[in-house]
Amino acid sequence: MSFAAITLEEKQRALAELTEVKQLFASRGWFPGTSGNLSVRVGEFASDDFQFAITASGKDKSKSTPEDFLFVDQSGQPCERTNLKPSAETLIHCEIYRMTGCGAIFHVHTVFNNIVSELFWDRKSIPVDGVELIKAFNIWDEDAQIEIPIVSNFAHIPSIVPEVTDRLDPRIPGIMLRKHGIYAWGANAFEAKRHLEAFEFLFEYVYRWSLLQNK
Ligand SMILES: CSCCC(=O)C(=O)COP(=O)(O)O
Ligand SMILES: [Zn+2]
Repeated sequence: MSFAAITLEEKQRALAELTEVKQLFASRGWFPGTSGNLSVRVGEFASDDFQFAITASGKDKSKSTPEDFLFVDQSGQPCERTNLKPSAETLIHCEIYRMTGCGAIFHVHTVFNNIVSELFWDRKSIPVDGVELIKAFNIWDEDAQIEIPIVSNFAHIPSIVPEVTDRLDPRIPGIMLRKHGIYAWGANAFEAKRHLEAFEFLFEYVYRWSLLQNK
């Protein structure tokens, strides 16, 4: 257990990273209808002062305002008095941090991720076979085959958490919520972004490939 204090600099760096990623993803249309949420951890994973900065709930994520993010503790409670509400999906972030010890988590809703989650719902995972971009997950096997887990979606977010706990695969830095969106994570914001971009590429590839197969 470490008790190194979180510095103001560390918090500012987390907010700057989130601001940059939020703008980039918004420019790609990855936050339709206020959907999506982003977080970056500050403080050591195993320490008592672990916190993360997360997007405030229900905001237009294509806009930048001073009220875009707030800091919450490892149970998802705001660290300071604030009128802002953390993302409605904060508990999913808490669980992914707890399970993986990662440094950043990004969640987006896209048409491709929603379609493939339904296409492969019977299987409960999205298969990807031998595509080069699997290497973005640091999986370097020749012709690697991976399965991206899909879990049930519920309006009541705490009901989603146990299945995330159960299905999270330590080799795969992401989990798909059925007809909802992808959660991708990494050791830091740079890695979480790389993983999210790779997932979105692979979902589009799987979708288009399935159309060609059914011709
Ligand atoms: C309008 S999309 C429904 C909520 C959701 O799935 C999402 O990702 C955004 O919720 P938040 O509370 O983080 O704004
Ligand atoms: Zn969502």
